[in-house]
Amino acid sequence: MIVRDLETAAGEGRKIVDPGGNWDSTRLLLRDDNMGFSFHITTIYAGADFRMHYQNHLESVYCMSGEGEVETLADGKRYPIKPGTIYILDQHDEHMLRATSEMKMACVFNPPLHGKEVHNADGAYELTAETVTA
Ligand SMILES: CC(=O)NCC[C@H](N)C(=O)O
Repeated sequence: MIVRDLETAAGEGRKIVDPGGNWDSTRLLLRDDNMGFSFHITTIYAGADFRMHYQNHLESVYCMSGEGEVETLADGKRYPIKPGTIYILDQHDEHMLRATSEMKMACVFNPPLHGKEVHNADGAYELTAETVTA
């Protein structure tokens, strides 16, 4: 069994800060744990408004606190986010994420991240990214 806690993990280099200034994410479970998915606790900063497009990953995002919205760009639909909302990017959906207040999210990625990924110009994570320095 593996047991970790958020504060210790963040202090051990698992916390990645978005160079774009929209979020940080502590990656509690990663590819080298061999679970087939990764699990992250992500903070979306208040006022964030940014595009993502995970062409190489599936992601589910559960809101624990804060409020905002997610918009799917293919159809312009906007979905409010509040504590208890989950959005599931089952179509590799290109989307905008907006935070009206700071949001704490629990995120699962398949395939799992290596740990150091940050978004490329397309809003995706590269499959082969090992180390990206901020
Ligand atoms: C909700 C979302 O995708 N935020 C970007 C960060 C991501 N959750 C991550 O942990 O890398």
